[in-house]
Amino acid sequence: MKILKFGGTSVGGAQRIKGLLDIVNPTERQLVVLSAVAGTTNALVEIGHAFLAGKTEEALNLIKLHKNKYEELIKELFSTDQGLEKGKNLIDYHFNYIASLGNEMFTPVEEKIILAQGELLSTTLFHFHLEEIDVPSVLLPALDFMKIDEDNEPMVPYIGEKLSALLAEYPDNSLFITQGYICRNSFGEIDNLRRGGSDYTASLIGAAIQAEEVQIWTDIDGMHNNDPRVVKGTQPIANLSFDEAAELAYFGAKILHPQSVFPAQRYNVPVRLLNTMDPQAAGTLISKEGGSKGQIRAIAAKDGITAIHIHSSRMLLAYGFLRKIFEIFERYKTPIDMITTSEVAVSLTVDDTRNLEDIIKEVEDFGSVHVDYNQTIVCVVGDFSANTHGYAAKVLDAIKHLPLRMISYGGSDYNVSILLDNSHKTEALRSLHNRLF
Ligand SMILES: Nc1ncnc2c1ncn2[C@@H]1O[C@H](COP(=O)(O)OP(=O)(O)O)[C@@H](O)[C@H]1O
Ligand SMILES: N[C@@H](CC(=O)OP(=O)(O)O)C(=O)O
Repeated sequence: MKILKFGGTSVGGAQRIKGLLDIVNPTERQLVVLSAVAGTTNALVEIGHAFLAGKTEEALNLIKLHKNKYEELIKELFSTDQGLEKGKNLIDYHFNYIASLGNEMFTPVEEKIILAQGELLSTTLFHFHLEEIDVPSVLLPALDFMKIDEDNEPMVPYIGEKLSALLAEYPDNSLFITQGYICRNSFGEIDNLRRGGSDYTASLIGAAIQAEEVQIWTDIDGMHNNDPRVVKGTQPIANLSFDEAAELAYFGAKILHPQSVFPAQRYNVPVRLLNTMDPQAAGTLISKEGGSKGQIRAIAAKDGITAIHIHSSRMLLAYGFLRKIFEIFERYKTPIDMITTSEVAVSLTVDDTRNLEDIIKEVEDFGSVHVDYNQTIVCVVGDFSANTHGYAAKVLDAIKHLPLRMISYGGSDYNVSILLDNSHKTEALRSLHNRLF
């Protein structure tokens, strides 16, 4: 079975939803994972924030505004009165439900229920469209099989068991549809896999049922060798290894959710990045064999980074110092991205700042602490193994005119990471591109 994931832009309007059938083959056993219609999740985030802040009037206005967009969409999507009626009832149901959640009992639990409505809407609209044109399909509720544990880690074997049992109920069907992004947590509540999480859903499903291939259909012809939103003349990369793709996704290549490579890699399921607007384009194939020796492959950047510098003479010739520091971050469930050390100081970076104040208070027991906000990690991915030489020098030479905050080399064979102030990001990406490609 193949897993085909379509992102928000690929279901961004009635014509796009109808156009999915140019790519999806209803006679081949396929599971289609859909994101919410482009712009919907952002709108739901805004509605949730307004409710949380007690701004009910503002939330209800946003709901009305967004419902209007869906009313326009269904007029174009359905051609029969019956289809239109079903579409109308569907959007009435979801938007009334969203509005009904906004009362004084509104908590982050209700907020997550609101966030889930986008994918529930897009998948049901596609299913109704297929029904209208007599193409058989089965809508599988992701909330019946996608589950995360108390550490927010996906429960892959559970997902595999549940989903396989559901699929087995329909031996004669070939086309299945489910929601990306949404899941249940360990309390059984509706939750999600964080923003952009539909890619992660597709890869988790691919891993859980040992799919033949996972296809991520988006609005660009594969992983480019630099961020096309910042740098002109970027090129798609035909093949990547799982490790290379994971570094790029983690360090900011927005085309892929940061965690989405790991399950596919673990269960060795190839992932293809393809373009809905140009289905014939080769795209990028991410696989075990996809790496390339002796080359620099791509550049990516991750914004919103905070650097914490800890200076302590207690570190000098001491053992166990780093463990004590790491334990603080572990207690606050805050992952560390980059780390550099000297004999008396350690610098590390985080992107999750929810517990930063508490973390800093505890770290201050070990030495003096300095924090730099609004930093960016620029990551160059390629063959940086010990038997290549000159690449790291080339990277540093390209950005020698910029002030660098941290450099990380040697942690993996595939990556050199540089931390700099966000104001230098564009120049760093362009300059590296000119020098390296
Ligand atoms: N290295 C890169 N290669 C390709 N696309 C990238 C890269 N870095 C950022 N992007 C951006 O990612 C976008 C696709 O991701 P996303 O918007 O999440 O798609 P979708 O809505 O289909 O999930 C592209 O339009 C492109 O601008
Ligand atoms: N709709 C969710 C999940 C998602 O993956 O969207 P997209 O595939 O459009 O990036 C979001 O906006 O975060």
